[in-house]
Amino acid sequence: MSATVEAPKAFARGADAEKLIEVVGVSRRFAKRLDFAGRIAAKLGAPLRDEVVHAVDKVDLTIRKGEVVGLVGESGCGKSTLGRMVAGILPPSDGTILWKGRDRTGLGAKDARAAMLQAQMIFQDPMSSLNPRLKVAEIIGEAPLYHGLTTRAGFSAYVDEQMRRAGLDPVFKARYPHQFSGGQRQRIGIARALAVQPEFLVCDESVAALDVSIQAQVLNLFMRLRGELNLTYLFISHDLGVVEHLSDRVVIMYLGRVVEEAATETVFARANHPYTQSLLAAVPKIEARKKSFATVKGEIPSPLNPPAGCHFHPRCPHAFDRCRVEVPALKEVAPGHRSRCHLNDLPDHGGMPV
Ligand SMILES: Nc1ncnc2c1ncn2[C@@H]1O[C@H](COP(=O)(O)OP(=O)(O)OP(=O)(O)O)[C@@H](O)[C@H]1O
Repeated sequence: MSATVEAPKAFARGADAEKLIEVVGVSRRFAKRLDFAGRIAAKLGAPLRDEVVHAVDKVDLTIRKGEVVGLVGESGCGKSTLGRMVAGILPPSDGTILWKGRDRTGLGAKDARAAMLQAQMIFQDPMSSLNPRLKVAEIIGEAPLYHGLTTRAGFSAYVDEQMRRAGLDPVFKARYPHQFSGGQRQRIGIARALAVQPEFLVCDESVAALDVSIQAQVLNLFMRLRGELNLTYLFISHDLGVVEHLSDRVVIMYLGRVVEEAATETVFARANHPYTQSLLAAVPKIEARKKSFATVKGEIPSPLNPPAGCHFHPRCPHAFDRCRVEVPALKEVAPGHRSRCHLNDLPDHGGMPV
């Protein structure tokens, strides 16, 4: 990322901070999406094969209050699916997601609504998530009005405050989304999310569609809001430069599983997992770390039929027999640094394959 992105505020409380989200053994499976030919065949009465996409597979993850966690991995590895489950908009197939120690599925209606508002998601394409028929004031103000966070009398001032906070001039609140630029539309999405007073934002490739200079402005906004509102973020991105700059901790996913997790500086200086090493080795300079995943050798296997054992073994330069049959556990290789690799069990390995 360019130098125009300000240094983020450090995550001061670290491991002592309150656990906001605990993801425990969470999996999500989908029935396979039918392609065009498949849909025609189904319409003509062809029997459907029972194919299952293993989008997220037994993930454990804790996010603490005030933290920025970067979630990284190649396309299709399950980042968005995990993000949607953590935000509470997609139920897991198995496992539990605790919000401040409580399972959201077991909450009464009032508590469930509060928990739903406290976690908001900001998507890549603001145009597709903003209703084109509503004015910006309605887009931003409807949910807080409905949930009693503002009143009819206070509506206009409440909307103005959200717009200002997101860097928008309230003078434009009677306009429609198509009358704004891409960056401004993303700010409308941010204002809408903030208007329900969340504690936690899941940003799913939230700056990927913007020009680089606009990206920097929106990233700076996220970091300013973090300080002002004590927000916690799960930041999903293909851009390793952005992730390195913004995150306190980085989680790497491969084919539905978390393969490595550590403080950001540890991941970038001492990556343990061969997959993380491949992601980083291909792009040694931070400026060059943009959209670089295509450089990891080999094809990503299909999540319809993931390889046995370690999912990464067909592409791993260090794979040995055990990797082909046994799923490695996600183990602590240093304090706060977890990795899912059989190499760590080898004597004298030291966690860094050569
Ligand atoms: N609603 C759905 N129905 C069927 N399959 C799905 C659905 N949502 C996601 N998938 C599949 O689950 C897998 C994980 O998808 P997901 O979007 O979570 O990955 P991702 O890492 O976010 O990818 P990208 O970076 O391309 O957005 C993919 O194979 C995807 O096709």
